[in-house]
Amino acid sequence: MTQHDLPRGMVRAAGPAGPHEGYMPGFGNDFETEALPGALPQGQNSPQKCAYGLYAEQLSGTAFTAPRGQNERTWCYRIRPSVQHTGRFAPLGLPYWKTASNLRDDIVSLGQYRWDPIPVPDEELTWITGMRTMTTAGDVNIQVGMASHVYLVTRSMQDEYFFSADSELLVVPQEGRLRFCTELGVIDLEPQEIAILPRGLVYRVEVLEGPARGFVCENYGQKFDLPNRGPIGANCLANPRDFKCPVAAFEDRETRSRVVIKWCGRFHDTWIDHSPLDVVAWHGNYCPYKYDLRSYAPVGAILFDHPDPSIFTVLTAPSGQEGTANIDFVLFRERWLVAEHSFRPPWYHKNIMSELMGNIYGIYDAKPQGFAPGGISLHNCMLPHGPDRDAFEAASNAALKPEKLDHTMSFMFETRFPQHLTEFAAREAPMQRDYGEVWDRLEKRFDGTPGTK
Ligand SMILES: O=C(O)Cc1cc(O)ccc1O
Ligand SMILES: [Fe+2]
Repeated sequence: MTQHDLPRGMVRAAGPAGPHEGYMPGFGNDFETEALPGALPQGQNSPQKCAYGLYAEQLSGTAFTAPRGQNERTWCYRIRPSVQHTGRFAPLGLPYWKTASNLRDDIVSLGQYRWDPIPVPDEELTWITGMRTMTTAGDVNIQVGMASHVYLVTRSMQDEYFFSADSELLVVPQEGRLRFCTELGVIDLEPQEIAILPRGLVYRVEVLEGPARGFVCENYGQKFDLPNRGPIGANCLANPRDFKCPVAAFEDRETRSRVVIKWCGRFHDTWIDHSPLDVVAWHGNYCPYKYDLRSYAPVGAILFDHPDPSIFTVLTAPSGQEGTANIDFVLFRERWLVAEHSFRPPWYHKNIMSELMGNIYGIYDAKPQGFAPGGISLHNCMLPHGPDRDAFEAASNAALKPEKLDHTMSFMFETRFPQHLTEFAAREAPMQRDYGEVWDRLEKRFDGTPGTK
């Protein structure tokens, strides 16, 4: 992404060259960046008068008194303060973007569910109108839980901006390329990468290559963080330096613009006469970022047995109860399988956590059929699941040589809260009505005599 490729009129800070062009490396760092020389005050946050006539404004992502190490805020130096980026709010209906709690008596969220990829309709859909909620969990009003969505985007937002006061968004593209022009800089995103858009951050989404489809996890709770690695030590899994935060970029544009806000599950819009993406310089640790899933270094079984999938956690959003996440974002990417005398795919199980999976590309080993790229499955709290019959047969009889599990990338949004289907997921999305039958053909193998069958 060079200055030349940026939206017209946007000015961007000089950033690091090479692989980090346009981005600064590191997870949770205290960054500083300025798109005009001298725009960032040194030695203090609130000078009596800021350079270039800018306004100083703090964006607090955690309570002022959150413990150090969790405390996140960013100081912005902007052309206008945010109070001028919102006018009068008017309610706005967005029937497909749902928020917890969204309990419906007439939609029974019971059963193991799977959906074919949701086709991108032949109509103009933006990041806002193309969001389709599949499940909701918890309750936005007490800032716990999450929602899972599929986005179907065919058109760029023009003079239109969005922010969510409810949530941070984890974006997992599956098809197409998107550009997020945010208050704090520009992020370009393609399949096999993810982005995090923090709560309260204003942005516009452009289609670089469409149509674009992907998954979103909307986190109502505490922010995503890197998991503790425990005995794994200081390296592997997702390494901090592979996260990238954009350098400052701003536009000084006086055009009639619409700002859409999501607040406690309701949408509102407001009209202003300029672009709100007017932050010329900023410093702090509350910022959007992206991460290339191909840089994830999985650690796994090197002698026998299949470990719990938590070993593949990329990011975790704590719930307040140690080890029991509001959301774990878990990645199943290519890797070597070397376990001896073991059933290598995932085992059969029931889980107190609720598991929503999506396929980014390739084949998932526990479900060689029917879980296509773009597809989704939901194995809810305590609902049993595991390999389908063909996967079980193949893995039970395979010669256990080292084998590369190749051409595969799926993920899981795992939450401690039960996930409830939306009406869209139950009635409009291409649900596989016969999904439960994938386990029907598993034979009874027990005949009362010892020995493996
Ligand atoms: O396919 C699943 O259900 C996800 C999953 C993967 C795994 O390796 C172990 C347990 C598990 O829930
Ligand atoms: Fe599972």
